Formats: sequence, structure tokens, C-alpha cells
Amino acid sequence: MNASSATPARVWVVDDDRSVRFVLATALREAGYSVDGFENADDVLAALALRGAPDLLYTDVRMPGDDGLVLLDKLKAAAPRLPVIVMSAYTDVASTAGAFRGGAHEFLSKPFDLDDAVALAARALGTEHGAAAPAAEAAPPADTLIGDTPAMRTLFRAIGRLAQAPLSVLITGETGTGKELVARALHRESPRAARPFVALNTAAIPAELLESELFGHEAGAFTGAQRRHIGRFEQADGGSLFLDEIGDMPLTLQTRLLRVLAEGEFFRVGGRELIRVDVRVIAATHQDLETLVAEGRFRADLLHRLDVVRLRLPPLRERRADIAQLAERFLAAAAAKFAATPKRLSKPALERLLAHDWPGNVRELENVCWRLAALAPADSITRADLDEVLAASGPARAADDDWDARLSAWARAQLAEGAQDLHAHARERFDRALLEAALEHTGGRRTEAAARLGLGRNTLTRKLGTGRKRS
Ligand SMILES: Nc1ncnc2c1ncn2[C@@H]1O[C@H](COP(=O)(O)OP(=O)(O)OP(=O)(O)O)[C@@H](O)[C@H]1O
Repeated sequence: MNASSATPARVWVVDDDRSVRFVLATALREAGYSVDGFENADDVLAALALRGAPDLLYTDVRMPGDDGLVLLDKLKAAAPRLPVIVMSAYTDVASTAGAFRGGAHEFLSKPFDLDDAVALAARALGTEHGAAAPAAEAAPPADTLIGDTPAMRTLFRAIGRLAQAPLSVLITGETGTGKELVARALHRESPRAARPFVALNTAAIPAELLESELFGHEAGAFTGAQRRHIGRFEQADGGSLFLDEIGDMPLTLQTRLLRVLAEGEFFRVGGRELIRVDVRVIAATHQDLETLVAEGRFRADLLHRLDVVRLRLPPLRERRADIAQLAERFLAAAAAKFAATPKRLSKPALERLLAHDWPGNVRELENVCWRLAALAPADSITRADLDEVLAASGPARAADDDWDARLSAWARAQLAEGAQDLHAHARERFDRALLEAALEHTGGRRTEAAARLGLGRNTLTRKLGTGRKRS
């Protein structure tokens, strides 16, 4: 089974133990599923409200917050048809019975054999015979790019032309503008369409695991590497590899990637066998790579190799004429998922949508539409419904989530690398970011910047002093 031939079934893995999440998600991805991991029940329920139910969910029982059985209960109410596999080290009668009474599809006792865990997915989805996803769920229209504005038409033409040529493509654009969707379209329209499309988000994977994610590793290559792991490059052989957030790739790995791109061959981590692959690389970034190059954080030669052709995705605020059509599509998708009639936007509501600045771009619009589908009381969406939903969305919230996630990914990676004195180091960077933002905001006026931050002017001056000394 591979993920390229049809839309892969979506599987969610819920476990507070990061290593279980990682190992199970990786095995499921290798089997061709599209997998998201969650560390607690609250995050699952939030994602469910935003994105609708996945095709299958694995959950641990003992977790901080709602435990897996409470989550199972809530899932049965919110998404009655979703098959849930309950995993637990506590194979006592009570939790097994509780799980089945609660409507669990299967019970998996820990520690489990990975192959068994993956085989359960095929059984639960009714795909033992190799289909990538159950027919009813396959090929959602979600993969089609929507847009009728001149900017988008130009882009579609470019995709059509570029898909045929085996060139590396660099897709730039703000977060949520559809970079991944464009990468998928480039693959789908290409002669490689029957081979895998494999995506890797560089920013989402702890730095210490990235190399083996890309190039694979042999059993015993490092502590915890119990079995051979096939990296994304090999998985994508004959197809396309989408490297998202390429600007976040650590420099050492950039060097290795450059070499692999130049030579078309590599060794797995800890391996002796030279692996040759034929992969088209499509990279994406929301950062300005030229600036990163100037700052010494991105290799100029790697940029040249990736940037044979560049596609720029315009932010949504530069193509407002697409908003109505996109909103209609997202409201229809939400309605189909909730088995309800699609809600419509009243004229004042549409005007409010058109006036919004959409810092989170199409993803923000999509989230807003899903919330409206779930929360607006009547079939016609009012301006007031929209004010309420927009107040809860927006960049601050998105940036907040992102900030927390990145900070904790950073801390985990530092700890894994054996870093000491993490708190002092983090606080220095934290202070510096706040100070620089406040000074920029106030045009360099220190008293005002200090007041805005809630700091005394002397404290600010002292902190500025430390920041300068260190940098
Ligand atoms: N033109 C479009 N038509 C339909 N849906 C779109 C379009 N652009 C984006 N979307 C939807 O918006 C969401 C975000 O798109 P995508 O993940 O491709 O953005 P991205 O630019 O890769 O974001 P990030 O930089 O944060 O990874 C997806 O759910 C995608 O389906």
C-alpha cells in the first residue's frame, strides 16, 4: 500500500508518551496512512471541532486530563462512526471491559508489536486488501486548488507547465497560503503521479531525529533504533518529496541534503549500503531564504539547488475575490462531515469576511468556516456569528499555539543533545525577543517600551545591556 495512489486514510494517535506516539505514527505512515499525533484529549477534541473526524483513532488510557475512556465517550458522542483503538499497559479486566462498553473497536495491550498495531488499522478501516482508504472516504474534493483571481490563474498555468519538467521547485508564501496543496498538485499532474508523494515538515520534527527521518537508519544505529527505518527519501523513490519549512533545517543537515541532491545517493544512518533514489524535491518556506543566507543560517548553494524554479503564493488579502468561493467550499465540506445542510453567509457576514486581513490566510479562513459550521445557530450566518468566531481566531492565537509548540520542541531537542543551563539561555532569548519587539514598536523609545512591557526603565536598560554583551 502506498500513500500516493489514493487519498490516504487519516489516523490520529493520542498518547502522552512522545516515544509511543512517534514510533506508532512512523509505522503507520510507512504503511501509507496520513497520521497526526496528540498528547491529550483536549487537543483531540479541539482538532475534531476544527477539522472533523479522522478515519481511525488510537488512544492511550492513562493520560493527564481526560483519560482515554472518557475521551472514547466524548468521541462516541461527537463522531459515532469513528473506529477507536484503545491502547493500554493496564490490561486489567476493568479497563478492557470499560473500553469495549464504551464502544472501542479494538483493544491493544502495551507493549505491542508494531506490525500488529498497524495490521489493526487495516482491519478497522476495512482495507486489508490494500486499498489506501475506504471508498466512501476517498478522494475528498479538498485536494483541488480554488481560485479565480489573475494571481491564482497564473499559478495554475505555472503548475501545469512545471509538473512535466523534473525540476526542483521552491514554493514561497506566508503560512496557510496553500504551499502544500500546490506541491501535491505538482506531483499529481506530473509523470510521477503513480509513485509516492511524501511530505516532511522540517520544523515539526526534533532536530536530533531529522536525519534519520530523511535518510533512514539501520537497526542499532543509535540508542532506541531497534529496527531498520526507511527514510522519506527512500519512501519517495520514483515520486516527489515535499520538504516543508525548509528554512528550519539545521545547517549540518543542509550540508548532507545538498550532497544527496547532487549525487542522488546516500547511506542510511549507521548503514554501509549505498542507496540510490530518483526523487523530485519540492521545498517550501514562509521565511525569506535570502535573509537566512545573509545571516549565515541557510546555505547559499543549497538555496540555488532547490530554487531552480520559484512559485510564490500570494497571501489571501491580495486575492480577496477568492474569499467567497473558498468559504462556500469550506462550509460545504464541514456540512458534509457533520451530515448537515451547508450554512450560507448572509451579505453582511460576507462583507465582514472580505474586510478581514487574514494573517493566517486560507488556513485561517478554513478554520473560521469550520467553526461557523459548528457554532452558528441558524442556517444563515450573521455578522454577529462572524464577529464572535473571528475574535477567537487570528494571528495572536495561531502564533501562540505555534510559539508554545516550538518552544517545547526546542527544549526537548536541547535536552536530548545534553544541553545545560537551558533556563538561563531560554530566558535570555525570551527577553531579547520581547525587548526588540517593544523597541521596534515604540520607534526606539525606551521609557515607553518598558511601560508597554510592564518593566521598569532600569530593568529594561539592564536587560538591554546583557543582551548586547552576549550577542
Ligand atoms: N487555493 C486553495 N484552495 C482550496 N484550499 C486551499 C487553498 N489554499 C489553501 N487551502 C487549504 O488551506 C489549508 C492550508 O493549506 P496548506 O497546508 O497547503 O498551506 P501551507 O502554505 O503549506 O501552510 P504552512 O506554511 O503553514 O505549512 C489546507 O487545508 C488547504 O487545503
